[in-house]
Amino acid sequence: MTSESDGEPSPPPGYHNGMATLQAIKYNDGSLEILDQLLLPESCTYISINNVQDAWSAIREMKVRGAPAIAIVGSLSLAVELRKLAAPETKKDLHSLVKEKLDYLVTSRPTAVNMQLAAEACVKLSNYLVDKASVDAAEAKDVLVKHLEAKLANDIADNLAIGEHGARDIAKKCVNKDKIRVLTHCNTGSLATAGYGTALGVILSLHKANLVDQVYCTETRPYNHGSRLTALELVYEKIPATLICDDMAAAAMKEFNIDAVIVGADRVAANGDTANKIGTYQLAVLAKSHNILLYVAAPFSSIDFQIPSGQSIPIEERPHSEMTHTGSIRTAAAGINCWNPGFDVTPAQLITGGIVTEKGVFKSDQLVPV
Ligand SMILES: CSC[C@@H](O)[C@@H](O)C(=O)COP(=O)(O)O
Repeated sequence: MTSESDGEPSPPPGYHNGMATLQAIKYNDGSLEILDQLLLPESCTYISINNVQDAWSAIREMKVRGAPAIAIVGSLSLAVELRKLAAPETKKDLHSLVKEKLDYLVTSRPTAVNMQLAAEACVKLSNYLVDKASVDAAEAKDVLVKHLEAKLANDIADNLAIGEHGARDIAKKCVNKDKIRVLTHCNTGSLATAGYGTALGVILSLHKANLVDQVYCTETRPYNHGSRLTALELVYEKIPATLICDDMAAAAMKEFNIDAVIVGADRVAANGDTANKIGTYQLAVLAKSHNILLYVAAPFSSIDFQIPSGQSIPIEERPHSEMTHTGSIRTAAAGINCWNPGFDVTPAQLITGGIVTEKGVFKSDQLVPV
């Protein structure tokens, strides 16, 4: 197996500016910047997010994407606005404003549940503050800002725990192997989160334990999250990895003795059915028929206990131009109809390895709200 240049792959300029990992979100005292992921891997460009409207647009256009990153950027954009807000007259005014902004952010993309759950938690806190007589409006604002800002550090801590739990479980189940071969889909690394990643975090933890033989990373058509983003992260982290097109997955499973497929999640239903990037379901079917373990790695904040099964998960339909064009160049025949769902649902029974969260690895029938 050779790298593109047959030599040591070198990351594009700008990537090693003292960053521990590729950093999707930069936040400091009310100033928020995101790495524009539409420009990767060619250019490493940060853009400012000055308010909720900026965040909504950046999320909708997929300048920032990945279920956890969407919720963090949405939450932080509200923190940015609240910090700039003059002291609110009343807590009720503050509550109405916060609720209105969060309701709006939830409409940015429908499938990932993390923004919705983050909004519900913040509204609940705001309600509690309205009722608490000893807290005035200015103090309530500060409490909400701190709550929203905590998302960044909490997500990294959760991801480190997900990485540990997942790597341990996989190593245990592959105990007769010196090194492990895994396949992953879409992008679930530091670019999709506050840092470290979920499914890619598990792979990173395996790599740090010197347990990775090879990672097979799918291109993830139509938007190429695998070849543009995951491949970049794998090269950056110096993890031995090979890019495959989506239609090579079955052949790769047969050819390369893959031990586990590890993917992320945009929403896990109460019964364990999991919505993730389109193509995950077909990988799950293939993994089952090749007797390969399938793991879903996601924070608890991706589990939606309010819906019983995957049937109720809303699936986003993306613009057809994502399929018909590569950049500005049309690659599909003009006039053809398109179907471009961004996600599909993998039935719980196909998740044979388990659902890896910061609280441990669960079988689908073991998921309970905590
Ligand atoms: C840790 S990210 C998990 C999922 O959000 C990821 O696998 C995925 O499907 C991303 O979809 P995207 O359309 O890029 O937001």
